[in-house]
Amino acid sequence: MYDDEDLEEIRDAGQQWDAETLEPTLERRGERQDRFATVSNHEVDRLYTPDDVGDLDYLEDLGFPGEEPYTRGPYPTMYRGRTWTMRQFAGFGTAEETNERFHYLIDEGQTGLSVAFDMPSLMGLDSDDPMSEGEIGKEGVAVDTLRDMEILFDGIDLAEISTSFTINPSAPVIYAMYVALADQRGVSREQLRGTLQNDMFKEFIAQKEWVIPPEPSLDLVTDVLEFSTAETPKFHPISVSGYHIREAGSTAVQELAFTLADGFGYVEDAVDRGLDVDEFAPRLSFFFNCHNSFFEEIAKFRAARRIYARVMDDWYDAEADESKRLKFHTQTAGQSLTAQQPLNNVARVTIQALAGVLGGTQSLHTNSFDEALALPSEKAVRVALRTQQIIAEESGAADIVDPMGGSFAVETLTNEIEERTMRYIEEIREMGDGSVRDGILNGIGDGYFHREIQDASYEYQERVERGEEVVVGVNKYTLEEDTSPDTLKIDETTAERQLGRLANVKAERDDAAVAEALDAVREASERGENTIPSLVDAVKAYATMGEIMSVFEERYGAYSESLGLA
Ligand SMILES: C[C@H](C(=O)O)C(=O)SCCNC(=O)CCNC(=O)[C@H](O)C(C)(C)COP(=O)(O)OP(=O)(O)OC[C@H]1O[C@@H](n2cnc3c(N)ncnc32)[C@H](O)[C@@H]1OP(=O)(O)O
Repeated sequence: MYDDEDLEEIRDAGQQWDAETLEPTLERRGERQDRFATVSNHEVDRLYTPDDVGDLDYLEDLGFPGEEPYTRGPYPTMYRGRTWTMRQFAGFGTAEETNERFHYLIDEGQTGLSVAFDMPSLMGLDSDDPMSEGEIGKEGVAVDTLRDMEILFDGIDLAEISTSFTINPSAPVIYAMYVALADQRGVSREQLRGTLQNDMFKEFIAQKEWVIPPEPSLDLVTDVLEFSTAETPKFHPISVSGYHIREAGSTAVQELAFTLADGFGYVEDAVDRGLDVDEFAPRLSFFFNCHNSFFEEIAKFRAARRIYARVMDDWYDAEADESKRLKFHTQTAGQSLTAQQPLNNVARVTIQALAGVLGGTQSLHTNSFDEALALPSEKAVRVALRTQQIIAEESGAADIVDPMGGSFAVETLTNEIEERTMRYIEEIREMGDGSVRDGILNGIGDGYFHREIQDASYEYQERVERGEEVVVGVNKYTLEEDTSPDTLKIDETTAERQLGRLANVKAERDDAAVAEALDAVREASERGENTIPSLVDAVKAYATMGEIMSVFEERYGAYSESLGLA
């Protein structure tokens, strides 16, 4: 961005500043620390100047927003056109309670919905499964059959609001229920807007929720992708997620590298199935964490868009602009919340959310201050939503597109993150002999991802214990007094009510139709056909989540992790 002569002049002036201004200051008063680093332990310099970004080519590396390589944002007007979607992740108890919370959030100004499911639903189990005992409706809403979805979305216009479903091994069943619900309500499938997490690579890498082994799990992911591209073109069939990789203790670069690699793995799998990259890629979506290191996080989001545009173009021959335009959801870092002095979390969340916005997120969840203690109370979730509204409507952060663009520091960090991320992605590709998908499958099999993340996490914990990472209220500025807020209590009758509803559905439905529908799922799977049409029929017959998932488990067996130790 500067010519050689300008850079030479700046470099000379910099050396002079070093000798005449900086050195005497350092002699009089040193700095607070010998070394300054981000929360990912990436060392940062004291000062960045044009010399650090001397190689940056404005048009090639940054460009204009809404144009390749999208470093400055996916849309030309960004939040001046439309602010990001405010999408609080919510779910607890039965469908009634969660539906009530959804209406509350919409009334308070939330602009998208996001469903949190309970552990049995996430694992494809019914509430009446013995393994579900004690877990029904505890960490999210319980969904056993289409009946629960009917109640969950009562009074909500499916054509109007977009909904995100955070669910993975059993994602195809929930997706089938959503499609069935739209059919039932006469909402055209083309109008359905939303996102299914459906990211099994990330499960095997970090979150560790699975039912069947990686390869058939991947087949189901791609079944949803294929069906959704044809039938629900406004829906995002996969939310390729780095959030949980980061929560498991990865660095920012690992989060970005493993997530983007996962995305490329899905692209390769779909292309292998014969799908056209420009048909399905526009609806791929991403999901990142936003941690405490403000500038590193902004740089991470900008680097994500640039890498994605370049790789989709170079490796996968994507041609449509939308296939190269990375869009993402952000959630503030749950792992950074503290149970001690929980109101301090409001400040952390504000900083993280602001970084997400300055990084150009499309959708945002701000954590509630009480989330280190319990599911969010109504009061805490309102503060979290108000935090987004204050950023959007009071701070001015939404009024300038990519306001951090051109910052010497942020551009340097963006370059560094891009370079280090690409090194990882290339390594994964080599692990698969040129295939990112195979590299991921091999890496899952031999525990590569687990080791990489564990090492980073261990190192971080050591830094916290040595006091090199300050956690306010935990290893500095601690208090003896009890600062616990009132937290949400889950109604003790939840399990009973959910079990009652499931028993009623089972008593009322046509058992022969259910058996026939489950056979059709089995046959579609055995014939290697896309399983989603049969899943939609099965959920319409009120087959349960557990009954459907058992078909796949019987066919493929349950997976257990070896971490390469076998
Ligand atoms: C931790 C927790 C757990 O596991 O426990 C979790 O995982 S929670 C995980 C929770 N996950 C999530 O909540 C995932 C959320 N994901 C999403 O919402 C999506 O996948 C997303 C990231 C692509 C965002 O989609 P969105 O619909 O909210 O937002 P979009 O940016 O696509 O905007 C909606 C429409 O407005 C248009 N639009 C937006 N802004 C502009 C603008 N400035 N100019 C022109 N058009 C614009 C878009 O093109 C789009 O239209 P059109 O659609 O027509 O193109």
